[in-house]
Amino acid sequence: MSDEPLVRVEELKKYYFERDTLLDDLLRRETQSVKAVDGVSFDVFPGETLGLVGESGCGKSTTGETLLRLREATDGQVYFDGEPVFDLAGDDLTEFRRRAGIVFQDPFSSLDPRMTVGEIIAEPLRVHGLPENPPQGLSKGEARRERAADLLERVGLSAGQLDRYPHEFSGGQRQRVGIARALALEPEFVVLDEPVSALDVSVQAQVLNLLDDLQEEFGLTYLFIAHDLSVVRHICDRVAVMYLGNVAELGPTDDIFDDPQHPYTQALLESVPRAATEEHGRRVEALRGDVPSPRNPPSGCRFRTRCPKVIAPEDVDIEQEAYREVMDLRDRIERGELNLDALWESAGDADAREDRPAFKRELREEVFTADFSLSGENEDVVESAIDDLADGETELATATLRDRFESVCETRRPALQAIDNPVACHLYDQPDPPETPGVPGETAGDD
Ligand SMILES: Nc1ncnc2c1ncn2[C@@H]1O[C@H](COP(=O)(O)OP(=O)(O)OP(=O)(O)O)[C@@H](O)[C@H]1O
Repeated sequence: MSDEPLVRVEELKKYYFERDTLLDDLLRRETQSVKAVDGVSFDVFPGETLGLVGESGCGKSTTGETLLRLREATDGQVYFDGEPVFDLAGDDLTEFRRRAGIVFQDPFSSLDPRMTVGEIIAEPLRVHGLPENPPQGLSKGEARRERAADLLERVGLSAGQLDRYPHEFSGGQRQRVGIARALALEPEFVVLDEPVSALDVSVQAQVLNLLDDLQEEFGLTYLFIAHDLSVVRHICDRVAVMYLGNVAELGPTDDIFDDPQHPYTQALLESVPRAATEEHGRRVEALRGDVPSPRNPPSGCRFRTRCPKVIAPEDVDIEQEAYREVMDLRDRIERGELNLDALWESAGDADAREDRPAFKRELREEVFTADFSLSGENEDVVESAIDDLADGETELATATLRDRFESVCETRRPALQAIDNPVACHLYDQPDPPETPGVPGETAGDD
């Protein structure tokens, strides 16, 4: 592998700002952006395949499309062969578009049904006015048709199918057409956005083998986007694991699979059916809850609301399960999801609100599991916060809980270290965040 990356992604951000609706205007409601990609950095080296994996909605496609300049970035930069992609214009931009291509996930919607596959494959050549000098005796159009025929054969179809339409092909064949189109301009770098996810399992391996062969033959560099870890294992040299717009961990494929460091990677791998016979078909639900909304992502570490290893303050001795429940209680109060009126009602004292023991019993039953138990100072603080809630003092309750239980995982966003196998997690050494100018004690890593 060369020392210099072909593609360098630096702190890439892409926020989607949805157009405010009339109702938002009337109510003067502020609309929030969707933080689809929120500070992503990685390198792709010449000839390698870097996998980009994560659950649906974590920002993989947006990363791929933004780094190719198919979408406008909100912030950050991408360097292609050393050149800043977002600053390119004119011929330089055209040249970048020739050298960097994409294969989309869905071979059904990504091919224009009104064009023959020959026209589809030749289209990028036509747009770029290529070939500049067609071979003797051929018009540009004829030369493009010849090139399309070559490419069709190269991806395992036959030149005789040039004048057929996409609907005449199977899913796997259409994806081969999509690949031929992406190769028409002889790119060096191709983003493969879930190229086999829409295909039957029996066809997936054939298309993956084709991509592998083409990579070797043409010296291609791939960014391979997938939500399915088992696909990634065989085709990728390195893997970047994404969670809610951030990269959680990045490293050689074998290390990621054999010795995952980030609690999210560990959980993701636990959810994959095991190949070992005794565990075959087992799918462990290692990931609790849903991915939070990228409109309002959790502060600090994006994974903290589902993480089984949240870090308690050093002087607080507490079991992980109990700690999680205390954090969840505070989250619920802060999000306004704890209905105190309903609790008084179930306590049978909706009006006078004097039967505090009944209210507190109802609250504990509502928010804690049967196994929940604390002692000493931890119990005293939780009890005091519950007293605050009985008084209707929600802000005081959260302040009481925060004062004792606040975790580094929620106050500071972890960053990837500048090492070969970096992990963005406070369980591991963190790079020193740069000081924010003018704000003593505040750091750029704070949320
Ligand atoms: N055009 C858009 N406008 C607003 N939000 C969008 C738009 N495109 C994507 N999003 C949102 O951005 C987030 C990231 O989406 P993205 O498609 O990049 O994720 P992904 O990891 O590729 O998921 P999938 O595998 O489902 O495609 C999601 O919450 C998605 O709903």
